[in-house]
Amino acid sequence: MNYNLNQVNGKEEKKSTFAVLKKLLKLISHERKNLLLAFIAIVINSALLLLSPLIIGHTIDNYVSTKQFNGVLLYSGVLLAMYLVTLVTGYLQTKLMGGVGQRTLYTLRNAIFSKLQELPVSFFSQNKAGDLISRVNNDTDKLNQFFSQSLMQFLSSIFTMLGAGIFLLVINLKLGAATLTPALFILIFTGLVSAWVKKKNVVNLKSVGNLSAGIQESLNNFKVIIAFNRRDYFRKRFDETNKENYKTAIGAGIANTIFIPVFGFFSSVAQLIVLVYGIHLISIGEFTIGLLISYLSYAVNFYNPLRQLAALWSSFQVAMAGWDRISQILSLESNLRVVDDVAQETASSSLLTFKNVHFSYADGEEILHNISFDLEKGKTYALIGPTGGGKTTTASLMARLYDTTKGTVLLNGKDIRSYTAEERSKKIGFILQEPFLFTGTVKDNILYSNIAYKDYTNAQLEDVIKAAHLEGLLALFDRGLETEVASNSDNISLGQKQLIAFMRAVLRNPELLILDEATANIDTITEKLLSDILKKLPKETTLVIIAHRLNTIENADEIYFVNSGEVIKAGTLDHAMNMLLKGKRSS
Ligand SMILES: Nc1ncnc2c1ncn2[C@@H]1O[C@H](COP(=O)(O)OP(=O)(O)OP(=O)(O)O)[C@@H](O)[C@H]1O
Repeated sequence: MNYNLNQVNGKEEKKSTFAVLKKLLKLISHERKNLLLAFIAIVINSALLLLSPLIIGHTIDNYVSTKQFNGVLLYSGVLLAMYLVTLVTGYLQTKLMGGVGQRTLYTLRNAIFSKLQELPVSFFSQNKAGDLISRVNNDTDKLNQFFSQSLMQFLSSIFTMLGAGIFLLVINLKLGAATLTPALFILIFTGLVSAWVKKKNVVNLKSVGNLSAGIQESLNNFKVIIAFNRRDYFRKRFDETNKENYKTAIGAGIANTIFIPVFGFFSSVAQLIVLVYGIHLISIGEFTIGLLISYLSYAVNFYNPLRQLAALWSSFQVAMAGWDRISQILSLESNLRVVDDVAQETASSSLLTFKNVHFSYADGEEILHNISFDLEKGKTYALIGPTGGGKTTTASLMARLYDTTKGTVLLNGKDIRSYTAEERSKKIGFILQEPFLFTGTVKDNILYSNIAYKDYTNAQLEDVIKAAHLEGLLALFDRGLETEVASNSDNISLGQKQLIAFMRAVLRNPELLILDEATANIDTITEKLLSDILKKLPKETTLVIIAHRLNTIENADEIYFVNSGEVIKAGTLDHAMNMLLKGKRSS
């Protein structure tokens, strides 16, 4: 399955603005109460704003022209009270929607993060971490900005506009129609350029993702960069990505602001129409000065929100572009779905079986061709072979990090795909070539995902560690269980990381324990310690050891030689050594 988000993007079908808006609103549908309150605040706000020109016109025609200043004072007081109410409703609107925006941001980030946790290994090998981080951090924030700042302004502008439009038409149909005509041009213009604006924003967000991926790559590899003195190379690469981002940001900036002058121009034209046509109507006695002043206010009340809508429309386009990138992740399904298998777990001596397995990575050549073998319970197997021969790939299929392209892997006689991830991880322990530790203590790390000992005190846990014969390894850490480790730091060595990963896997007491070069960075004395621990594992535990150093596999019951897409029995250790030295295949 193709998990490359940048390729998926190219093939994505076009969605209408309305469909996207509907989806966006669905996201905040659980905020109904707050949305309703904010909506009421908007309606009150807009209604008061719309009433005020009418009151001003009425005051001018009935009290100013007849010099009845009591009336002027009274209506001024009414207007002041109305303005104070709009102050409160405006504040409420901002407060409520700010909360909605932040909660949406929180929910979305959680949803994406959980989705990322569900996705298979192939997703991560096909996408850059920096780009994913940018989607979780940056793109979700674009949506937050839209919800917290723009959505209610958007609605409020539309209400005010609609109300003002109705007043314009009701007061004088002909003048109203003339005033609203420029709005038609604005509508046509917006319809024409919206898709282009969104595209510019998508390209920009993508380049922000690339920038973030570039930074992440250089930070992760800073030692290699310094050791090889390749700062210039990374600086150049960063400069190119940064330049690209700069160009796309300028493009998006132009696209996002293009509405503003166009909207401004048409709203000025509308005001001109009101003035010229209104004065003409006054001159023929069909209109009053008070009405013209109210009319101008309504025209302003119609076109000002429209001008705001121009800015809000860009914010909406940016949010839609962000949403596109977010929903790409949310709509992905793990290809490691649990399938039905009616077969029962069998009590046979086989723990794991490869049945005519073929495998290739996404868009790659076939790495394993028609592989069949059987791993028996309680036996130790070694996988040897030249670099790039396919050992890690074979082990990854045993732990279902990937699914086969063809053929089946059976665990206890049942399709390995029919076990849930939880069941599978209980049965299989995998110590990877590059163990990953979380920031915390040794204890946190060895208890990772091991609920059985979750609430154990240090003393209880030390007893469990002793029972598993791991106390010798724990003693290698200065502060024992409380030794601090950091995921990305050098406060412990690679060998020590492997030891922690080893303890983590052994304590889970798996039926199948896979060690992929798990002792490559460990001194010979500690390696002997590990080998003694492995000998004391429960006798039903099946061990698969991948190692380049042949002394680590001398106790294996069976040695498999993995090369050129084949997995074949290598016979004795001497024979295996010969095969490895000659790099040739044997039967
Ligand atoms: N994630 C991946 N995507 C695409 N190809 C991959 C991936 N991982 C490994 N390969 C390719 O699969 C082949 C087998 O790699 P694998 O890691 O299984 O070999 P190995 O025998 O474990 O090597 P080593 O001894 O160096 O660990 C190699 O040609 C490698 O380039």
